[in-house]
Amino acid sequence: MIINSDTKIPIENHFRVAAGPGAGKTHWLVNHINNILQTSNRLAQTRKIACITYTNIAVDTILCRLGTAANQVEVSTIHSFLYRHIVKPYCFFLSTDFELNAEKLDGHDDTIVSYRRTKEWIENHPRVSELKHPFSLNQLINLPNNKKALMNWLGSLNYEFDDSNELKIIGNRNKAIFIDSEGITRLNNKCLEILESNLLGYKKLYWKDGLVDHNDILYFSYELIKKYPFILTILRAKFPYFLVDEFQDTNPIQAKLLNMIAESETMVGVIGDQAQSIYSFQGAKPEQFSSFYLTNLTDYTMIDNRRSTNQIIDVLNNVRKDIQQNKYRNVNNDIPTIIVGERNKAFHKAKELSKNEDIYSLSRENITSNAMKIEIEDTKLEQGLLDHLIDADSNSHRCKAVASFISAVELSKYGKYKEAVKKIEYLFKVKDDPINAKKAALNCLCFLLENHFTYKDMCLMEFYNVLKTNIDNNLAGFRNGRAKTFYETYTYQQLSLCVNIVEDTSKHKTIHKAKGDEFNNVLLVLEEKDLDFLLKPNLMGDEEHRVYYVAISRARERLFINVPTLSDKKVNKLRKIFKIIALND
Ligand SMILES: Nc1ncnc2c1ncn2[C@@H]1O[C@H](COP(=O)(O)OP(=O)(O)OP(=O)(O)O)[C@@H](O)[C@H]1O
Repeated sequence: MIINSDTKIPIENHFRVAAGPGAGKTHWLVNHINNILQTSNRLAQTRKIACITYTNIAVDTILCRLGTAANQVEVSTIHSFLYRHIVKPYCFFLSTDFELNAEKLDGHDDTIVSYRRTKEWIENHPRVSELKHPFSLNQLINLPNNKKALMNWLGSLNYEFDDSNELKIIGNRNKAIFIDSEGITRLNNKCLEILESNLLGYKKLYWKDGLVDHNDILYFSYELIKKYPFILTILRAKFPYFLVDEFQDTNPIQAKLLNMIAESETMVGVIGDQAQSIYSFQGAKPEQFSSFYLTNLTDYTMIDNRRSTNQIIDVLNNVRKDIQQNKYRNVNNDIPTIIVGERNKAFHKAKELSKNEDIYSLSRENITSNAMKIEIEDTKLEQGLLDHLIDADSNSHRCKAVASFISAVELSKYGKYKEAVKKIEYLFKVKDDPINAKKAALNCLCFLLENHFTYKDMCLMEFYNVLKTNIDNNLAGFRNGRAKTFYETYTYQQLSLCVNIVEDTSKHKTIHKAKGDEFNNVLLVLEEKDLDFLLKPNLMGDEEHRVYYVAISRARERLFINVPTLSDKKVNKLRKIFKIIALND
C-alpha cells in the first residue's frame, strides 16, 4: 500500500515501510510513535515503545523530534538496547558456559586483539601439537609477519548462523594475511582449520576479563534468549511496540531477535531502503529487508522525495530503477554540477556557486574527509599510516602509546573528549582505580592540546620527544633502523589525518557518517572510476554504487561531484543531466 509521511496506519499490526531517500521515513516514524502514544491502551509508566536506530546521532535526532513525548520511548542503538535489557541484567547466566566475568563487565567496545591473549590461546590450544612448519607454535607467535597475519585474522572474528541455525564464531580467512614491502604472508588453510576448532577458547580469554565487543553483545543476547525464554517474556512485557529504523543495515542476528520478539504480544515495525544498505562489512545484507517475514506483516511504500530539488531527484531517478520518486517539493534549483580538478579548489568553486552558503563535503575514506577539514592536498596523504606505524615499530608499547596519543589529540580537537580519554586511559592504569586513570589521561590531553603548536607541523620523532620528556619517560629510545626511519620520515600531521573521527559532526565527513542526515549543499569527492555508479548503475548488485547513491541523496538544494579527471567520453554521457566545469579551463 502506498502511503506518505503523514499517513496514519493501524498500530496493532506488524509492518514494513520501504521508501527511497528523503521520502520522510524518519519523519513518519516520529509521527507513528506519537500516534501510538496517543491511541494505544497497552502503554503504562513501565511499558514503553522501543525505537532502534543505527547511530547515536540518529538517536539524538529522534529524541529531539519527539520532545517531551520521549519519556515513554526508549530510543537507542541496538547494541546499547541489548546491553541494557539483556546482557547486563542476565550476564551472570553466562559465567559458566562462556566464562564471562559479570563483575568486570562494563559496557562494550570495538574489537581488540591483544598479543598476550593470542599467545596464551595458542600455547594452550587443544590441537597445538598439530601446528607444523611454516606455522608451528613458535613460528606463529614469534615471527613478526606471521604474528601480524594471525592478529589480522583474529580481528575479523564474527558470528554467523550455520545450517542448523546455531551461531558459530567465524574468522574471515581472507584476512589471515600481512602485506609489507617484502611481500605477502598468508596463513595456510591447514593452520587456520586447526586454530578455528577453538575460537570460543580465544573469546573466553577476553570475556574472563569482562572485555566484550559489539558482536559479542548480539551473540550473548541471542544465546541468553534461546536458553532462558523468560527473558523474552519480560522484554515483550516492557516493550509492546518495537520499531527499527534503517533496517536495511541490520545484522542477521538482530533480524532473528526481532522475529522472536514478534511471535506474541509485541508489535514489530521495520523501516528502511534496500538501496541504502551500506554496512555489509558489519554483516548486513541488502536482501534482508525485503525478505524479512512476520506473520500478518503489512507492507507500505512511500514514493515521494520530500528532500531534494527536481534536478537532484532527476539524478537519483536516473541511478535507481525500482522506484521513481515523486518530486514532492517541486522546487527548481541549479543543475547538479561535476567539478573536474583538485579537491580543495573544487570545494571553493562549489562555495562560490552556492553564493557562499555552507558546503558539506562527503568522502568515501576517512583520510580524505580529514584532509578536507584542513584543506590539504592529495600529495601529502598516505592511507593507513597508523597501521604502518605499528608494523614498522617492533616496540609494541611505544608504537601503541604514540598511536593512542595521536588519536586522542585529534578526537579532542573535534570535541570528542570522552572517546579521547578512552584511547589513552589504559596508559595510566593504576590497579583498580579507574577514576585516577581518567584524571591523569585528561591532564595529559590538556597538556598536549596546549602544546599542539610545538609538534603539529613537525616529524613524528618530535611528537615522540614531547611525549617522552613530558608524559612518559619510560618510553623506549631508538636505535638506527626501520622504526627510527619511520619516525623521522613521516610528520605528525600525516599520521593525524588517518584518525577515525567517530560520529563526525563537522562539515567534512565520510559518506557512512552522513547516513540519515541531510544538507543544503553537498560536494561528493570521488575518483573518475567511481562515476560508474552514474554511467552503469547497479544499485542492487554493487555496494559501492549504493554508498555513492546515499551520498548524492543527502543534498537538498545543490549537488556537486568532484573528480580529479574526466575523459571526453564520460563528459558526453554525463552532460545530459550534469553541468560540467573543468577548473583548469
Ligand atoms: N510530512 C512532512 N512534513 C514536513 N516535512 C517533512 C515531512 N516528511 C518529511 N519531511 C522532511 O523531508 C526531509 C526528508 O525526511 P526524512 O529525513 O524523514 O527522510 P528519510 O526517508 O528518513 O530519508 P533518508 O532515508 O534519505 O535518510 C526532512 O527534511 C523532513 O523534515
